[in-house]
Amino acid sequence: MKYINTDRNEPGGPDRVGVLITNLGTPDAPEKKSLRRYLKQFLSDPRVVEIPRLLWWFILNLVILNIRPSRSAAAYKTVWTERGSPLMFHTRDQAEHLRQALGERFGDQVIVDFAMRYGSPSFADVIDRMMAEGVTRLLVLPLYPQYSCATTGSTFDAVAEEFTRRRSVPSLRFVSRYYDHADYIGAMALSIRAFQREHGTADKLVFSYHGTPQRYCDQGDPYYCECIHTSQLIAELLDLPEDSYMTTFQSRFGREAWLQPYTDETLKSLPGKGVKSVQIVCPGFSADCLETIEEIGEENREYFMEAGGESYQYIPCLNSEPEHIAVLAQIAEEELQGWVLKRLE
Ligand SMILES: C=CC1=C(C)c2cc3[nH]c(cc4nc(cc5[nH]c(cc1n2)c(C)c5CCC(=O)O)C(CCC(=O)O)=C4C)c(C)c3C=C
Ligand SMILES: [Fe+2]
Ligand SMILES: [Fe+2]
Repeated sequence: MKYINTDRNEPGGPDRVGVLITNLGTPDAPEKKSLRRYLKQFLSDPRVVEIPRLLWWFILNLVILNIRPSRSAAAYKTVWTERGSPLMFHTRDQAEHLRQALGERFGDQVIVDFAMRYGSPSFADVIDRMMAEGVTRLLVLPLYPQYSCATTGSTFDAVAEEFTRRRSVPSLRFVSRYYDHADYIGAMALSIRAFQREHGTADKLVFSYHGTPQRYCDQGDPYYCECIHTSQLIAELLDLPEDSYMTTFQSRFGREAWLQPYTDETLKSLPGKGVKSVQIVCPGFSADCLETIEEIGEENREYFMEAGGESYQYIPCLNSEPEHIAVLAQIAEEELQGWVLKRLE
């Protein structure tokens, strides 16, 4: 059979709305073998590494997959918990809390699940399950506030690909971005303010976002502009003077130029310019993960302190904080307009 049939399409059967939250994905274990499998799938995605396929095949298989898996496994070991990878358990918690929040608003018309773009739970398995539960209308909410071709674009490709091989295609809605949603900006500002109430302020507040190659931006990816705009919106709400905050880009990979200024170089240079204390926050990450806990929480702390810094504080991501779940529930409710009926109070 050319097309697979996973939906429950008997007459009078359930007719549900599915809300699928997604994130990047993470290795199954902090071990070389799992890292190799994860990195191979992730870095083979042409949306992530946009260079000629044949050339990249050789670089990836002959160089990167022989070096990076053990290095990355060591880094993942430092953040691994009893509940597994932080990105995994935070995303699972977000799905659980969102299920509860949307259940209160819409009852069992709406089902909520989560899937990972790379690794597991895979889009194929979760979409199978949702279709089998009677989903005829599907809202996909990638947990990337800012759109990038490498993340949101790739998520769209993977969802679309799932339905190219299915007989029944649901009505589909897809959230491309929410960086300027008032509730997201409000939750970020509130989280920074709550942190500062407890710990005081610093000479500089640094907004650090995951980088991408500068080339993607030159070719039209809106990601850079959306990151700059996010920082401005949060700063406006917090009433921050222009010289009290800055935006930087982290997690550079490979030799070509990535979005600048780089987080690590900035933190190495700030103490020499008289900035002795920093607070750093990562609004592009909806959950704490390797890139925030290890790279921002540990590695960059060392750079700053070794360069003469005196105080370095990392402000955690929104994770499954109630304010974040309220943001996601609000976005979902807005996107579900016309698909669901709100329960009477
Ligand atoms: C090679 C190119 C990469 C691009 C482009 C890229 C863009 C990008 N990534 C995120 C979010 C995350 N990335 C994470 C890890 C990670 N990213 C890359 C490479 C690129 N990312 C690698 C190789 C890795 C794996 C770790 C390592 O080996 O260094 C994560 C964390 C995952 C986890 O398990 O904790 C996130 C989240 C965004 C938002 C983005 C572009 C906007
Ligand atoms: Fe990344
Ligand atoms: Fe990193």
